[in-house]
Amino acid sequence: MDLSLALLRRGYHALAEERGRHDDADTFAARLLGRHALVLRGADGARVFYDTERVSRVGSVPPPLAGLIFGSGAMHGLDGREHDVRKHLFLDVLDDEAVERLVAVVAERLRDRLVESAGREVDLFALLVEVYGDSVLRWAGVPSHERQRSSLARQMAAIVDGFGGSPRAYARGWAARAHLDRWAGRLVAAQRRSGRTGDATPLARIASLPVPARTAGVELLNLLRPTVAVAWPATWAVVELLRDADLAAQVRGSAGELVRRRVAHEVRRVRPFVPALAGRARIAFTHDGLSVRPGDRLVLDVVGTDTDPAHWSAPDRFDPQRFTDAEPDAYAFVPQGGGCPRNGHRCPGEPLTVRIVEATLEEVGRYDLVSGDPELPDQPMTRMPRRPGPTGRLVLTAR
Ligand code: HEM
Repeated sequence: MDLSLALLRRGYHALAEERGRHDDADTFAARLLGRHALVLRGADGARVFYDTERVSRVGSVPPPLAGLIFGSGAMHGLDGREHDVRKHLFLDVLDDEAVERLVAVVAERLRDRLVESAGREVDLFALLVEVYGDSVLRWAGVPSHERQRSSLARQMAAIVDGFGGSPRAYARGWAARAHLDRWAGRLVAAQRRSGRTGDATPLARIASLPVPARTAGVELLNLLRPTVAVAWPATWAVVELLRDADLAAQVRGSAGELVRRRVAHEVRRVRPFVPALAGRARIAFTHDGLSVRPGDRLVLDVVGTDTDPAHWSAPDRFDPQRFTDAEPDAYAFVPQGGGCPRNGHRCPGEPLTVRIVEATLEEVGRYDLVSGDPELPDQPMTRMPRRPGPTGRLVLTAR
């Protein structure tokens, strides 16, 4: 079966099942979108995948998916200098100081919303979508009012929710994409017309990219939308507190800082978001005894790498302690891509993601948590991106 179909039908399990048919080999040959493909797992596979001499991203993700999730013409599908100009701007816009400013906005907004919600049932995921959306829009300097920010945040979440093969979610995602692309393109055009060239907001800096307004709008959304997407790992992280009272106690207060970081890593490892990443061979080469020709597809098995038994002991167990002595390895841990963000496609928003999850655990950790329906099941492994069940009706009580 073509891997695209397997992924749509079997979700996060798809590549493990295909690998099972190849004696659990780290590398195996398959077909993706009608072409020969190599599926790569583990740190060695990730090193190949992130070798820009051998692997290109141009045309690696088909437009029906790339257009929805990244937007048309986004940096995700670019190589070389064109990619690097945009990527370096993103890394500058998301430098440590800017990340801390945004995290402070998130923490303050979240604190207010949790105070308002205490004692009542809340849908934590929906609340986080609104809080992160509101915060990132204000931080980015996007002129807007509060109700508009809530609506924009929900539309950004709809785009993210649409990538995984649920036909209804996919249609909702495209409706949101069409609307948000127009909105962001107009915003960039207005920013350019304003002539405020000294303006240093993230909006102004992205508007200054030497690309058409619509493309700059797409990249602006690539800053805003994935910040809203942090609601997925953050909700999973809170579920771990709900399911483990000892862990809930450990993440509290200043003493919990290191534990919060470890939970932020572990939750991204075992609660996958992206199942796989795709590239195309630039040149002919051989890896693990299997060959590719130029144009063939390369698939990095993200789930398989993050749970590769060669690197992780008891890989399926949620165990934040595994990060006690070291930060994750750049190639063995790839929930947001691997290698070096400056020279490749690794996610530039990874430090921000970690900090937002940490801040969320700190704020939510001020409360005792009870699920209004502890039996609410997690979404199945075929549903991408997958969400947990019991936070749908969460009651928070001040401690
Ligand atoms: C739920 C949290 C997030 C997840 C799971 C995630 C995951 C990823 C993955 C898997 C990639 C592709 C890596 C590759 O192609 O090699 C990526 C790229 C990217 N991410 Fe994230 N990300 C998240 C949050 C963020 C945030 C918060 C931002 C920005 C504020 C961001 C901006 C980007 C951009 C611009 C790229 C394209 C990088 C490039 O092509 O060079 N992401 N992300």
